[in-house]
Amino acid sequence: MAKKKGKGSKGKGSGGRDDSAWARTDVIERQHMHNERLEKYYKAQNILPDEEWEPFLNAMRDPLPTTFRVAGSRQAARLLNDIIKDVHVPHLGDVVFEGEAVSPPQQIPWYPDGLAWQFNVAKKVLRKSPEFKKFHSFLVFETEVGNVSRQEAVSMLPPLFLEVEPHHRAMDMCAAPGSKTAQLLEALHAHDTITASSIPSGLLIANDSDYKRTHLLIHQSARLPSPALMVTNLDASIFPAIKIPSELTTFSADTKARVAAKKQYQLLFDRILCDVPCSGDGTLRKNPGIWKHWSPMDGNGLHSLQLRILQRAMRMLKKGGRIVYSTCSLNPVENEAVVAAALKSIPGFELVDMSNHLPGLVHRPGLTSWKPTVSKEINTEFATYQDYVQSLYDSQRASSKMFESHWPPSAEEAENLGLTRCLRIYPHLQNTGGFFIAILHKKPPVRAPPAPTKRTADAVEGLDTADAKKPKLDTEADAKDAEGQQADDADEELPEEAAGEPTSAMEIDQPISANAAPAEPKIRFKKGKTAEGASAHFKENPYTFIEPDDPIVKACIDSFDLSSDFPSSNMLVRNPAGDTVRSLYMVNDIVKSIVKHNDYARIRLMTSGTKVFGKQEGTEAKRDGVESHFRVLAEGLPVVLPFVGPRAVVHADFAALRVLMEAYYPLTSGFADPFRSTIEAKANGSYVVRFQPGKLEGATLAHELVLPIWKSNVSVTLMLDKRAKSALSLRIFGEDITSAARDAAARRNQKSEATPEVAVDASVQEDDNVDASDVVPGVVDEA
Ligand SMILES: C[S@@+](CC[C@H](N)C(=O)[O-])C[C@H]1O[C@@H](n2cnc3c(N)ncnc32)[C@H](O)[C@@H]1O
Repeated sequence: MAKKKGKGSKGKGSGGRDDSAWARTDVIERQHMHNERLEKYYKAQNILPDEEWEPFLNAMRDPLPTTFRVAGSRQAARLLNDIIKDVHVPHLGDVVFEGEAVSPPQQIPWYPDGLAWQFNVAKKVLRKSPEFKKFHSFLVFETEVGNVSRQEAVSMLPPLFLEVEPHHRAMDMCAAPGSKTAQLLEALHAHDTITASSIPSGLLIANDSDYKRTHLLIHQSARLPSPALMVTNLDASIFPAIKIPSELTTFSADTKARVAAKKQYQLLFDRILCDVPCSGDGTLRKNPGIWKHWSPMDGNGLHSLQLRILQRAMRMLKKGGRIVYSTCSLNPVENEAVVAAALKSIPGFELVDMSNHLPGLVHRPGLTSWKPTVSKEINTEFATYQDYVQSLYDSQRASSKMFESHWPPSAEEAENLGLTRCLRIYPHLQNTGGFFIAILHKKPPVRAPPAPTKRTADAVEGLDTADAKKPKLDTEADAKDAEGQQADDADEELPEEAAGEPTSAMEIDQPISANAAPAEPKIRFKKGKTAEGASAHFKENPYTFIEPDDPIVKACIDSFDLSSDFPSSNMLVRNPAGDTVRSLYMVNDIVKSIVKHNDYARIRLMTSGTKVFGKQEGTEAKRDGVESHFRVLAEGLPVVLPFVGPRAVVHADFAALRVLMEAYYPLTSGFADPFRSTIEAKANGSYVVRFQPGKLEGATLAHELVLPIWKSNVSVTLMLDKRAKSALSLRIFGEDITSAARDAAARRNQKSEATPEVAVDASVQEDDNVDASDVVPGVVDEA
């Protein structure tokens, strides 16, 4: 059997830097890329026609091409993509490495706007070819600052099928390390401009049960700061009901008047991504170690958890909402079997046919039949679960880890469920990893004839109370009774007498009555562990809202000349009582409401919103004697920029930017006018500089750039970290002109053994613990 997944463990298809047995412990030779069981098992599943079997296996043995995506807000991503297309790619067209022509990067045909790229070259080519060196550095730094996401092509797919919009309440149930979370955030921020972030009305909760991996997630999502983001650390299969007050529900005015007043509702989601832990055999090309260790029992063992996660997502989805269920496994037991069991256990859902959603994507339909193996030796002789159970001794039955849901439904059921609407991606089809996607839709409420009796608040409450008491079908054992439960589940729909109302309460967030528990999943804790214990062990600091008239908020409003529409009541701090406030976070209304109405330890809230102001520490601030020691942070600037008033803004030209990039603390006297006289006339402190587009010594600033600075007595500092400065320099000047790069070069020169080729990698590793084998080192690996 597969290793048991305890708290803090991760699925094998968890992506990221993985120290489990699946980790790339070595790079195995092609002739050793065989696994009899794997071949026998997948042959038995009939996943492909005979003539495709060899091409499929061969593709599984080939190294995976390097792929990346240009990330960030749409406008900014398109501009950066143009630099790749128009500046870099033309130089990579004629590269010859060790006597062979190397293909330049190519756009992935199905990715919208051509924002995803693929290299069909080995890693060493990218690292060692001098022609690629400049492009390599460009990618390294853009990856560092989050403008480029190194991500496996197939891993980019689920968010494209989820189609998140800025007003959606979305959830990423198994989110770490966060490459898909980043895509979801980008979709939520579709209205951002190059310089300013929007404040979406929607929400993204990114969750992962692995505490350590939630930090990767936080790091990854910090690159697209969002007041709409929350990161939680919970087992997705028992994700608790989140309470929100009535004013945040979106039902008709009529319903609100009668039902909603002063009640709390369970937040339901418009979009949920279930990118569940899986056996990960679709990543064989990236993780060739899997050839040695693959066992079908891993998929068998993960099936129940996968099913429970999907079922929990279904319970938290709004009517009309959408779930994308995905794995990087080819195993039907982890894919179609999970989807079929979930659809059978919870009525009101259907599989959506999105087979033509991404023109250019080659895929195959989902399977309608498969043969589970009951042992790792690939024993697929039992056509049904009943056959299997009958083969067991009584004493074996209770301990069996195989369930009815491992087996396929009847042909008729498979047809009714529409299993062929699932999408299977095989490595040989488009030179990718293997992947599985299913898109589930929760049907909108059925409109019944107008109600003869008037619906009352109590009627709705009673409905929900009943629902809260209902047994949930969240375990594989319960799934066995799925059909029998369908009638009960149906009362999640509007009651007859209430139907006929336009878009009413039950298709939105579910009311939580005062004396009924919210619709929590049944939580089975390990022996000796309790719910209270689980949250008691949560050691993160709480978030506290800071009053709009708090002196710190008032000082920030004054320093940055913030407009009256600045959401000053949406500012949070996360300091234990009495501690000095170091950072101010900003959240949108829905996040604020969730933080206010839910115990942070119960929802194991790791982070929320975006850090916008930070205390300027050290002698710098003290010596300068400024009134407010808070500065606007680079990561939060796009969020506060729309509110920043003219007093806090300085205009500068392209030449001033060059000076600020070249020196750590350039003297104010070294700048040309008018920037020099403007900045010299300013009090010491934090300002926002708007650099106008222009040309300078062959470099072009194509669009306005807005950056934070700190003005001291005689100097000015660009408040960007050195990685961000280097990325900016490479993007704009085509070379790294920063003081940090010059210092690093000087250090390298002192170390005679250091070669220019490895220097770029070495500098990346210095800060971020990047795997030296990465072609495009990033802070986190892709999923
Ligand atoms: C396939 S990975 C997710 C990759 C991620 N969606 C991305 O694109 O970066 C599966 C994740 O599920 C997490 N996980 C495993 N069991 C879980 C559970 N019961 N609840 C929530 N997350 C879980 C693992 O820690 C792992 O990070």
